[in-house]
Amino acid sequence: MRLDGVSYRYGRRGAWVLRDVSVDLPPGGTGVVLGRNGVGKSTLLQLVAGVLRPSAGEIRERPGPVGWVPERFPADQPFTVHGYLTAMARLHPMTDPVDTWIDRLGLTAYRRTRLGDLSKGTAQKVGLAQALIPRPKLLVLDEPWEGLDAAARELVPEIVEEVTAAGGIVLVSDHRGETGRLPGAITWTVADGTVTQGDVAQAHAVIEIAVPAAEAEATAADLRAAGHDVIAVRTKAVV
Ligand SMILES: Nc1ncnc2c1ncn2[C@@H]1O[C@H](COP(=O)(O)OP(=O)(O)OP(=O)(O)O)[C@@H](O)[C@H]1O
Repeated sequence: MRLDGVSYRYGRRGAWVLRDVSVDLPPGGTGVVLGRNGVGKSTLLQLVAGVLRPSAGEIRERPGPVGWVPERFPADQPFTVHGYLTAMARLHPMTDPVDTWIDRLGLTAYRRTRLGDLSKGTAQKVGLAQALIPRPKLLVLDEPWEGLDAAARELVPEIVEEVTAAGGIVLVSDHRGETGRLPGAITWTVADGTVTQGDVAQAHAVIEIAVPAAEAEATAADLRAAGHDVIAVRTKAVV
């Protein structure tokens, strides 16, 4: 899949959010979109997913079906979890059984719950399920770790691996530095309207350290300032 000179602005007179972006991802590739808040990561993901159309330029060889998980799943819809996912599945010719993903994402207890009554994290899981049921060949995840519980967070790298192993492409945005969990990912760094493509990220090692609880935040800040990815800060000792 290739973005060829893609530019985007909201509205005809809006400021350009992205200008002349040319990047690509091979079949089976994973891309991680990095950048500060508000630089245009979500806009880039929506262009790739086909939710937005470029103001200029083109996206070529976009595989399908596309699974799109927005930053916030819009839960204000009059369906139960099972009813919504079943309706979504009907829109696609080839799908996994709805219950496969309901079970895998830990949604079984919420099958009959209305979307509007779900917590944010549980609604995010429904967002993931609707994107995965059509067996996407392009999976676009906007901040997928946000709001998910520990068990579901562990599932994200597994799902990415499954989609790419089947030759699909995955694009993920990440402002929390969880990238280390996606070995082999290509980086797209967004800044000042441009996107810089990085090489395949080096293999990462994970070092677990224990510090006095009162120093946890300061230590994490120091590590980030030194350019490291802080994956998690746990205040309950599990050592
Ligand atoms: N629907 C919209 N209409 C007008 N401007 C928008 C719209 N959505 C986003 N923008 C603007 O486009 C720019 C990029 O926003 P975008 O949401 O893509 O950034 P982001 O990097 O994903 O930010 P965050 O990390 O906070 O989600 C921002 O200046 C934002 O205000």
